[in-house]
Amino acid sequence: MIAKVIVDVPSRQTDRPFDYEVPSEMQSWLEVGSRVGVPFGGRVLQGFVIGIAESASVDMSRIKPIAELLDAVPPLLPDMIELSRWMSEKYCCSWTQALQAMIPAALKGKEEKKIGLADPSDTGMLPDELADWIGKSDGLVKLDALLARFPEHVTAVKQALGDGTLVQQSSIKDRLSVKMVLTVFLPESRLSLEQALEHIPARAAKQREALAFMYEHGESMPLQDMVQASGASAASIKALVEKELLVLREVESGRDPYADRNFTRTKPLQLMEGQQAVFSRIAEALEEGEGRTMLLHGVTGSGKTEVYLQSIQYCLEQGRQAIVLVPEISLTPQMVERFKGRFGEAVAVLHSRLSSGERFDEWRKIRSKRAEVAIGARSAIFAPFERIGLIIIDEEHESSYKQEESPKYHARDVAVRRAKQHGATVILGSATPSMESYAAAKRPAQGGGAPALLPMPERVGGRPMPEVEVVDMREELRGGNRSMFSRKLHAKLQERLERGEQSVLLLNRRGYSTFVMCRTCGHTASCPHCDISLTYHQKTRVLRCHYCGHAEQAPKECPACSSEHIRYFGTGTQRVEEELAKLFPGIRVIRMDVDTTTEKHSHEKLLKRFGERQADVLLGTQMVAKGLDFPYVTLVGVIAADTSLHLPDFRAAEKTFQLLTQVAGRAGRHELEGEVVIQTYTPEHYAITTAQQHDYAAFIGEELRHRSMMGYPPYCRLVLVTMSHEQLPLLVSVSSRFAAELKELAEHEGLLAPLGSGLPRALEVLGPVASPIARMKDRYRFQVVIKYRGSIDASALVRRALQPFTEGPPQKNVTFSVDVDPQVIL
Ligand SMILES: Nc1ncnc2c1ncn2[C@@H]1O[C@H](COP(=O)(O)OP(=O)(O)OP(=O)(O)O)[C@@H](O)[C@H]1O
Ligand SMILES: [Zn+2]
Ligand SMILES: [Zn+2]
Repeated sequence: MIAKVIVDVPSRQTDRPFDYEVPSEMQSWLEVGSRVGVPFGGRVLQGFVIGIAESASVDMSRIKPIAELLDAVPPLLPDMIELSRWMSEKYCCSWTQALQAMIPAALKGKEEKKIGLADPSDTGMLPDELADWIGKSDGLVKLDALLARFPEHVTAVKQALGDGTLVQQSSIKDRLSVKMVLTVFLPESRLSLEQALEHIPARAAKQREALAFMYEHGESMPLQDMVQASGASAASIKALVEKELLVLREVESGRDPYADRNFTRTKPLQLMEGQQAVFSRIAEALEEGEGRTMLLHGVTGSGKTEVYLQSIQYCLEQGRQAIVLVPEISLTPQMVERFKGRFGEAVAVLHSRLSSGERFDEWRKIRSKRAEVAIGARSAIFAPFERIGLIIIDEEHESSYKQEESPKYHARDVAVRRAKQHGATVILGSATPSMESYAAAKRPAQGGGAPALLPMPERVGGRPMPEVEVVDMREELRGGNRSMFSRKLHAKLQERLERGEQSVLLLNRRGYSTFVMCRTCGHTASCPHCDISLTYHQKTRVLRCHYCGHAEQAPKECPACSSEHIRYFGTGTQRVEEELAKLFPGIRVIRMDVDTTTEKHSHEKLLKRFGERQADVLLGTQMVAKGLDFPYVTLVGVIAADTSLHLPDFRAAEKTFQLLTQVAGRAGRHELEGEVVIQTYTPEHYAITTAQQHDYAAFIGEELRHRSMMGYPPYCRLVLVTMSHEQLPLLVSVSSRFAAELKELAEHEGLLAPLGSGLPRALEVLGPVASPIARMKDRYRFQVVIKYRGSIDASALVRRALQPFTEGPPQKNVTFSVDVDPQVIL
């Protein structure tokens, strides 16, 4: 039996399966999806079995056996192997990278060298105590551990390694192992308690008690718990185990991060009319099981979550499993509570604020079929379920669904693909759908492939959308108000304080500067290794580079002109907090931004405090805009709506509209009515006027016009290839050759044509030009952008164009990075 193995080497030349022999003792265990350790270039590396064959494709005599099988249950399923193949092609990444993205970090094994006796019966000249110790450690020990324990035997060890008595072996060690707990069981074929007691002498009262306790408390219990609860001694339990009246075994323990929390169970709510209509269509799709994608466009507060919950219920009743993706940031306790409250233990939660051990345990709950619903951020799309019926992507417009490092996948596209494999239904939900999803949903269905549009235009219970006022900050300035609060926002905040209601204040941080500038000469502090300004961290008074981590003390005088008029622009939220304290003495503010949410669970704690009304104002960045549902919030204020409008990003207007709509949606979700104040310097911009009117359709119409004029998605698709190298001349020549190669290939296939040419298929190659961030970590950066329309496999084209640069003689280490459907082209 031969296994085809993708070995964990990140180089393009080795990105193909290699054949290995499967030793007979592994044959009944090894499956497609198994993780193995294999000899490769003199080392043992981790690999994944992607296929099994009867015979090899190369000369049998050159084939080596698999060194070890790393898990009893394969971490991946065959459909995921296929999915990883698709990912590597679509996103132009290596197959290994795609596979690695699918398993929890805890399973990313590292090579570990150990030594042991070549022949256990021959200890050669080794001192006995040393040989004994090796024997006790399962025959294999780490060299440094051995030397630490027997420093006096260094020479003997060296000699034994030299004459072959001791040999070195490699194996793969997981970053983290399963936690094992000694557990007491009742034996499988068991006597009745009376019969069992007959085997215990009357004077052994402790043993009798312990046994009776176990019979009373069921099948099994961790040893430690049992000792504590029954008062039995370890000795009496041991005696019972020796009599085979009890069994002691190590079992995996789950570190349930939610173990100490009680979730109140909830029942399905009576659906509102709008919810019911949408739910029926989802149920229909679930019945069909044809892998359809649907776009649920429901305004903020329309009750999307309840529709998700009941759809999941329906899916579980069909005997299938469900995956729910939410943006990391909105994976709050509130959100988790809603799912745990409905489905209890069947829910596994995967997010990055869990320790990697906790994540691993949640993942194993899924793999071992103890969980049927997985809720998590982006990577939860790889939850190892066998029969997926439903995939829900909440806030589908969020850019965090795109992974920014390789593999640069978009969870939405992976979801659609995975759903096809399983015949599962995909629901994309949002109050502000992305342009891509909306355009796709409106397109006439082609073979059922395009998503259907499910609208929920009204709030639950017919509650009104909050009234939105736009304040022109230029007018404020003209009126002599230099504060960052307009008179209107000031007055409304005051009102809330008097009435004991709560407010949410958003500072749009995108485009908000945290840098250092000299007011005399205009010098700004920038990174010596990257073409980018350094960011100022007020707490530590340090200037730091986001890209390479370079850090320096903030200067007291200008390094360029020695002036002392240096100005620090701290994080915007700190300044707003200070101003609030000045304007409203005694105001209780909770600030939520990158600085206050670094610690584990800090995000949740802050929200909990706000929910308990321990503060008047929740002030923060993007983090406060999403998913929150607090009944006493009656005012939402946006400090400066347009900081994000003028970024060199073709999605700037879309992102601004989404943010304003989302944050406005936090107000007046319950009995109390809500109001919103948006402060801006460009009140006439359509992203702001349409957000004010809660008019998604109007925004989309205007934005689509702009995109079509400028030739941006959804009118075309993009691939961004960034190249980098220390030497500029070399980079210029390699990037030009790459662009030429691309054009030639496209020309050859008759695809090269201007997008505006009206042809059904057209592709343009733009560049090479210097990237907007022209240097990073001392490497120059150039980019090529491919724009195309129509059914073109642009990824395949890029892969082919890359070949001469990655397979021939190495191009002096020019690094290529491919981003398919990039979120930004910076
Ligand atoms: N059928 C129903 N009957 C009564 N209350 C409901 C019903 N459906 C939802 N709700 C309540 O309405 C409120 C808003 O619902 P939900 O949070 O699901 O909205 P949403 O569409 O997800 O909004 P957002 O996009 O702003 O997060 C919640 O407090 C929820 O409990
Ligand atoms: Zn200066
Ligand atoms: Zn830098």
